[in-house]
Parts: sequence; C-alpha cells; structure tokens
Amino acid sequence: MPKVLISDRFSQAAQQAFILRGIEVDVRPGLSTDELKAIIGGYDGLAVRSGTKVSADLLAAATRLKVIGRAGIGTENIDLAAATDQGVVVMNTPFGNSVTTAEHAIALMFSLARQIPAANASTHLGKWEKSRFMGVELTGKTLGIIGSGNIGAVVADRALGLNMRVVAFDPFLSEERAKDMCIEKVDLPTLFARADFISLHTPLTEATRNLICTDSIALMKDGVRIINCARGGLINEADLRAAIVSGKVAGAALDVYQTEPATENCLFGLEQVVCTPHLGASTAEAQENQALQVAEQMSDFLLSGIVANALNMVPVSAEDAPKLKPYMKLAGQLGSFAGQLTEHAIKAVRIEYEGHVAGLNTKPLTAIVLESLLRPMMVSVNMVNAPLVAKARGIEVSEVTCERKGDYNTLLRVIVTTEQRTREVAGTLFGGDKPRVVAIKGIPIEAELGSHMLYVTNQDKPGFIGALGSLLGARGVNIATFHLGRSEAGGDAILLTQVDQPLTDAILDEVKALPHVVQAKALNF
Ligand SMILES: NC(=O)c1ccc[n+]([C@@H]2O[C@H](COP(=O)([O-])OP(=O)(O)OC[C@H]3O[C@@H](n4cnc5c(N)ncnc54)[C@H](O)[C@@H]3O)[C@@H](O)[C@H]2O)c1
Ligand SMILES: O=C(O)[C@H](O)COP(=O)(O)O
Repeated sequence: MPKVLISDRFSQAAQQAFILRGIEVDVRPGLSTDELKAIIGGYDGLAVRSGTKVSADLLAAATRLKVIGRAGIGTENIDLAAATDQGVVVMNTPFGNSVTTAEHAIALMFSLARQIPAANASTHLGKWEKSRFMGVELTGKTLGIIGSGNIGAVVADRALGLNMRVVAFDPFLSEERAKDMCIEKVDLPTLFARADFISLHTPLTEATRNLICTDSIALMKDGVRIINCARGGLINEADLRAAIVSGKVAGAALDVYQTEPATENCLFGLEQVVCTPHLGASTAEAQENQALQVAEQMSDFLLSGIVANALNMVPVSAEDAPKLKPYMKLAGQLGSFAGQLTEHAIKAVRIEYEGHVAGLNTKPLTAIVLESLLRPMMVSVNMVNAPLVAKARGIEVSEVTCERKGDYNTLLRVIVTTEQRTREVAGTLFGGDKPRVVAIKGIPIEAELGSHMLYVTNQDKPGFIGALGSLLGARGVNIATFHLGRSEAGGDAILLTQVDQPLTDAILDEVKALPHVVQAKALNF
C-alpha cells in the first residue's frame, strides 16, 4: 500500500481522502529539515504547502518518493529540476484557491481605500478619530491588473462589479479574451499611467522580479495604491518604502514579502501599509478544496498512474490510464530492446504509432520508449526526465501517428538512428493486452519478450539452428521459446529465443563463433 506524508498544515479533509482511497498517511507538520530527511525515505508521496522546503538534498534521501503534491499554486519551495532528475512527479492544484486569493486582494483594496486596519486599531484604543481616516471611493476608479490569469481574472470580475474600470497587462492576454472579460488590454506604461490601484497577479520570474521599483513607480499616478497578493519578489521593498515616505504612493497592501516568514521588513510600521501574513489562500473553503484535490491527484497517480496538473510530466487522464497500461509495457519493451542493441551515440529516435494506439494519448508512451531506450546508457534517466535528457543530448525525437490500420490492429514502431546505423523494432498487443514483438529491422517475427533473451542475426543457411540448439543444450541452458524470421530464403535471418537463465559472456562468445552468425546479444527485460 502506498504511503504518503503530509508535512505542512492541511485541512483534515486531505487525510480522510487518502485513507478512503486506501493510502496510508502520516501527518507531521512542522518537522525540521533534518527530521524530515530522516523519515522521507519511507514515503511514496509527499504532500506540502509552501512551508516545506523540498531541496535537492531532501530529495536525495527520498529514495522511494514518486510524487510531490503541492496543495496550492506556487512551487518555489520545491526544487523542480532535482525532482525531475529523480523521476518524481510534481503536481499542484492550480485553481483550488483562486477565488479565495482574489477575494483577499479585493479585501486589501478596500482596506487601503478606507484605512480599515488603522481605523480599527485606533477605535479599539478608545480614540474617536473620525477626521483622521478620510478614504477614497472605489467606484469609477481604475484598477490596473498585472497578470490576468486565474486570480487576476477573478479580481477583474469583482472589480467590475464594484463599478471600477479595469485595465490589464499580461503578455498572454489576447484582445478577444480581454473583450470577453470586459476589461481593457494595455501595455505596462499605460497601466502605470492610468491606474489608481494596481494589483499584482503574476508568478515570480526573472521578468517579473522587482516589477515595482523606483523606475516603474515614477511612471505611476501620484497617490497610487498598490496591492500584492502574488509573490514578494515582485516589489522592491526598499524602493516602495521610499515612494510611500515621499508621498508618491498613497498606500500599499501586502500579503507576500521578499523574505518569508516576514518577521522584519522595511515596510513594517508605516501607517500607509496594510500587511497580512501570506493569508491569500487561507479560507476554510480554499484549504478544503485544495487539500481534497491534492489528495485525489496524488492517490490517482500512485494507484492508477493518472497524471493531472503535473509541472514536469505529460498529463494522463483517468480515461486514458487503463487504456495506456498495456501499451506502457509494450513501449518499455521496444525501447529497451533498441537501447540494449545500441552501442553508438543516438542521433534520432522516431516513434510511429499505427492503428488503435494512434488514437490514444501517445506522449506518455514516447516518454517510456525514451526512458527504456536510454536506460542502458545512463542510470539517472526516468520517465519524467527522459524527454529532457534526450533533448540535452541532442537526440532528435519525432512521433508519427496514423490511425489507419496496417497488418495489425495496433502497432508501435521504434526507429533509432545512431552514428553508425538505423535500427527498427515494432510490436503489437495480442488479445488487447499481451505485448509481442512483430518485426525487427523490418523482418517479420512474432515473439513474446521474457526476462532473459538471446537475439541473433545470421545468414539464412542450413545448420545454424541445430548447432545453436546443441550448444545451448550442452551448456545446460534451457530454451523456453524460440522465434525465427527472415527477409527472404537464404537472406538475412533473425532469431529471438527466451532462455531460463542469464547467458554468460562465455556462452555468448560461443554463439558468436557458430557458422553464419553475424551478431549475437543477450538481452534482459
Ligand atoms: N497570496 C497567496 O496566498 C497566493 C495564493 C495563490 C496564488 N498566489 C500567487 O498569485 C500569483 C498568480 O496566481 P494565478 O493562479 O493567477 O497564476 P496564473 O498562472 O493563472 O496567472 C498568472 C498570469 O501572469 C501572467 N504573466 C506571466 N508573466 C507576466 C509578466 N511578465 N507580466 C504580466 N503578466 C505575466 C501569465 O500570463 C498568467 O496569465 C502567483 O504568483 C501565485 O503564486 C498567491
Ligand atoms: O501559492 C499558493 O498557493 C499560495 O501562495 C498559498 O500558499 P500557502 O499554501 O503556503 O498558504
């Protein structure tokens, strides 16, 4: 039974959801890095929020780990490259807290407009400072949204409901989508020039780091108010402080900070600044949504190979997973077959999908072909990183699909081009789920691959088969299955035989020395 660790504070719903699906779950929030490192080796899945730092070092100890589930959106706390290298799928829940976070941004906008936090504190102190807290109305004001993705779009919708004008900058926002959203797509300088309020909703990338800084603030209206519920690094905090102190910026409301947990910050103590401790996603509803979603996604992956919302792997739907299962085995066998025969640098891999398989989601099959093809040459390759590893090595990977059936209802062909030659192996499923190799180098054959195989190419001349049988018999090697193929009578021939034990190098050398043998290889599956 797969075992999952929840290492941050989660809604209890997650634990129940794992248990209901038959997954063993431990809940251990607040462990130190060393404590986590000491136990992580016992788990197949790790469920986190932003509190757990999943570093390369921690991953190195996570020898059994298959999946990391982030209940939430941002995955800055997870070393994605290290997880990918290790074959660990990383998934998040991209929509579970969008509405809640958007509502927090709107709440912060009201807080700024009416100075509610300061007015609240003053009133609690028994002061009645009616004239101190003069606000501004939102109706008719312009809200500039930077990043109009899931959260930005909800903020825009709510702001329109407040009779605000909404302008947005997002390089991926089309004019059509902006029109549908009833907002105006503008460039960044225009947004800065027109917005009374600016709300940030982009990821933190090299392009967005320090988006709000002295230079960009200079382009803004005097008295602008800024809201950040996205990521701390989007704002240069020292520059913002200077602009608030100078009066250029009337106020800022921040949920996120350059350094978190933010126990100290140069903006703390300014009365124009409203702060919350990264509460954007903190509602009962959002926590339950994303906890349930992450538990469901992780369980589906661990139990059925379904991949949803993964950041480092192609998706596999619930509908596709059972259909792909037998093909996964076939793809692995064909890739492994070609990989074990390959002795030179691979230049290109072409994978052809014909008939039934061509109508399926072939991306995961291609990933498995690549993984099993590259495995004999490198131990660190896995299904998750195989496409990247192939690309990094300059291997050109192509996929061809043709739903028209040929000789078989369904066929998968792997063609590997090295510096020396092109190798080709094709397979099908018998009875819908039994993998069979049906052609090697274009020569027809019908063979089931077992654990230990002997593959021989030879000239089709009398005497070879008898000699091979006698040799294996004399060396005590039991033949389990025996399959032959040839291009034409007297031409190139192939032999694929399953034996009951691994073949030693000495026996293989004797096979190579038999008359008419061109090549002999021991293959293990
Ligand atoms: N405060 C919180 O608790 C909290 C909760 C959830 C999400 N977040 C953060 O909110 C942000 C937005 O989340 P989302 O779910 O809406 O993400 P999303 O991916 O749906 O949307 C992000 C948008 O930003 C746009 N974008 C990317 N680069 C840009 C650039 N240089 N300039 C302008 N726009 C750019 C993208 O095109 C996309 O439309 C993320 O940083 C996320 O981590 C914070
Ligand atoms: O990226 C997110 O989903 C938010 O920043 C929420 O993070 P949290 O789960 O740590 O509150």
